[in-house]
Amino acid sequence: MKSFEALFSELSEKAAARPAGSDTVARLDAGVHTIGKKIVEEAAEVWMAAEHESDEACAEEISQLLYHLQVLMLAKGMTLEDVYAHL
Ligand SMILES: N=c1c2ncn([C@@H]3O[C@H](COP(=O)(O)OP(=O)(O)OP(=O)(O)O)[C@@H](O)[C@H]3O)c2ncn1[C@@H]1O[C@H](COP(=O)(O)O)[C@@H](O)[C@H]1O
Repeated sequence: MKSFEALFSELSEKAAARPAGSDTVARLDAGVHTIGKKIVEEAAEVWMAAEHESDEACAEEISQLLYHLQVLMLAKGMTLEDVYAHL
């Protein structure tokens, strides 16, 4: 189990260190357009899971959406505070 902040810290380290085999690095290299398409896809999967699947399945889809949103934040050079300022 990871908090939103802990995941962002981990992904930030991945973005800096660029370890081989990192899915995050590959997604960052793919660029904002590709990341954006994935966010749309994952958001739809959250919606479908919320209407038609278990709470557990929905929670997993939400986690994946949060991950891809964090990848976009990193691709844009955003910090947690940049987003928290608007909550
Ligand atoms: N939380 C996640 C996470 N959620 C989703 N994903 C990615 O999103 C994919 C799931 O999306 P889909 O269900 O759409 O599966 P898919 O369509 O086959 O995936 P695509 O290749 O098409 O995007 C997974 O296969 C992962 O590639 C994640 N990848 C990584 N993390 C976390 O990020 C950390 C760093 O990961 P790496 O950068 O790969 O080391 C990990 O320790 C995890 O905690």
